[in-house]
Amino acid sequence: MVHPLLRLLRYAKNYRPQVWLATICTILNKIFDLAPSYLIGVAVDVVVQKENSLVARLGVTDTVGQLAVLSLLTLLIWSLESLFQFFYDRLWRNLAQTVQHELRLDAYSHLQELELSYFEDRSTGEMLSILNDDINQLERFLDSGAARILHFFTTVLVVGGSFVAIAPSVAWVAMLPIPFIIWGTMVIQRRLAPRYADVRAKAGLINSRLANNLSGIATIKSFTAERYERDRVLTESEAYRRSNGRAIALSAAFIPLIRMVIVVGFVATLFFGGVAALNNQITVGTYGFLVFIVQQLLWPFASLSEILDSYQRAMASTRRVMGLLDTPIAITTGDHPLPLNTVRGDVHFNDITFAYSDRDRVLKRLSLHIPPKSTIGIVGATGSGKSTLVKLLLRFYEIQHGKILIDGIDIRTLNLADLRRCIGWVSQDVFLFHGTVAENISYGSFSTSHEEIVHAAKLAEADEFIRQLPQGYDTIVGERGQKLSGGQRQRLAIARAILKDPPILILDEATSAVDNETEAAIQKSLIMITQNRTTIAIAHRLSTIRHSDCIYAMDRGQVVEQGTHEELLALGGIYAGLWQVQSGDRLFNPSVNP
Ligand SMILES: Nc1ncnc2c1ncn2[C@@H]1O[C@H](COP(=O)(O)OP(=O)(O)OP(=O)(O)O)[C@@H](O)[C@H]1O
Repeated sequence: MVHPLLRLLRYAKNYRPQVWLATICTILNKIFDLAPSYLIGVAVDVVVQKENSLVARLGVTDTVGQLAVLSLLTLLIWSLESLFQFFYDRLWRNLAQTVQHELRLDAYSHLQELELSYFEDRSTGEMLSILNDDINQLERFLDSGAARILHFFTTVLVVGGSFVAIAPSVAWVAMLPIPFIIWGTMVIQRRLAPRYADVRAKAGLINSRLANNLSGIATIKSFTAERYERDRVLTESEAYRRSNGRAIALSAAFIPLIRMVIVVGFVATLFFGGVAALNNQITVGTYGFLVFIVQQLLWPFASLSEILDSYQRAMASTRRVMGLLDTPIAITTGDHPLPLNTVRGDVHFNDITFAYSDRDRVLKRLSLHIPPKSTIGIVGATGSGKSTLVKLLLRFYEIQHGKILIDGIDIRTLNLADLRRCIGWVSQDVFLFHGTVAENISYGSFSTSHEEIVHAAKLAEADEFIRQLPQGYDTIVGERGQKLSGGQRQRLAIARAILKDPPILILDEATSAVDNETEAAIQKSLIMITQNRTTIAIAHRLSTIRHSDCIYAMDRGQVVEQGTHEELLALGGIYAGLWQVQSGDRLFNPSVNP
């Protein structure tokens, strides 16, 4: 198993020169950041040692001249520090953007390829949290985390190294607290990790509650359940607050505790360094420098916990994103092409059996043959498996037994995109995208002209109502099309399928929400539309499928009757019973015109 950090770095593999450049700039920035402390030591040395100072030994004997050299050097170093800060900051932040961009795109592309049951087993909130929260977490870490880690090691190596080089006798006291700080950090980290995990879990719960409530706002209002929902949000928000409180209690105590350990190192350096200076083992300048710099050595350890914290959280996020990327694609494409213009539209369900995962069988050894360009109707009790049947044709799920053939070819061997391209599916629950009416009609047929869109809308009996909308075809339909009525949404979906012009058309309760008059008008158009293609129409309202070439009545996953309208009436079975009930309706509702 490859470490998540390494997998993450693969996303930056095309940017290796930038990574190296950013690393070098970060290290140089830290070195220049530390340098002024050394210059202070050298300045004290100039004032105390005068002509015998370190700078004097380099050739500048005049003390004022020495100070001038030091001042110029400080200016230069300060400028270089700022310059490298600009470089590394820009480089790391751009790299963070690149990595998050590519990772998000990969994760989303992979997610789109996964089978429908993957989405049914998970909440939208859960998947969004991977695509958004986790990838943002990584972005934050890469933004500043890499630089912080490099700064930490540069400081420890440079300052620790110079301590040992300049005053080996005092170095050990300055470094005394380091093992304790590392040990303390590890202990606190271990205790903090589960508290942070709990915070994230609580945040997830409140997120899914809020998302759920926002989409169900009309139901909340109709049941006047506002107070009830407010209390539920309050409970979950309170749990989130308490969980965060537990994490804060520990993490807030950490820095003061580390400070106390650091002060031991500082005091020890002050004392033992002073003694060494008094005994002339080190110079006054060195002593001043050591006291000054000991904090620079020890302070980064205080932020070690923060660095580790953000590193661990970033790795947890990486694991989640990689987990998504590693999810195998269950429904893979076949390699048999199916060019759109060659499809005859012969559909054959051959002895198929299907069950949703962990459920009883929905379809049982069902066989059904639809000749090219014919129109069939499917009726049956709710839950009898009608929608499931057409979803199997689209290969949304894999059948457990039998075969589905299009023009004699097993759909499992067909190129998946070709297969879906040749089927127009008007589903039971229409989904419209946030956008204009025209955009929704041309969805999937992206390069169609406005005239073609209008023509499709006319055939779907949608043109008239669209023209009455405030901005006509440019009216925004709202999220999921919520600014339109159910019947209007259905007509846009029919127009969308007409525009796609597929050899096989599936109408699953496509006109269930429109009134009888509109339905009759759509039926007239449909006679024309379905002429040159294979059509599968599922309906509860029998008038919709009455004129089909063949009607199939389904019951508990099996076809129990088949024939034309007249044949089925003569049979006197389920269909005839349903027809009787619905035409009986006519006696009470004269507007029904089957
Ligand atoms: N995604 C799913 N996961 C698990 N079970 C499902 C799923 N979709 C449908 N089912 C179950 O499969 C059975 C058949 O559902 P299907 O939607 O095919 O029925 P239908 O005949 O189209 O019904 P309706 O007339 O109400 O639309 C039902 O018992 C339903 O509960």
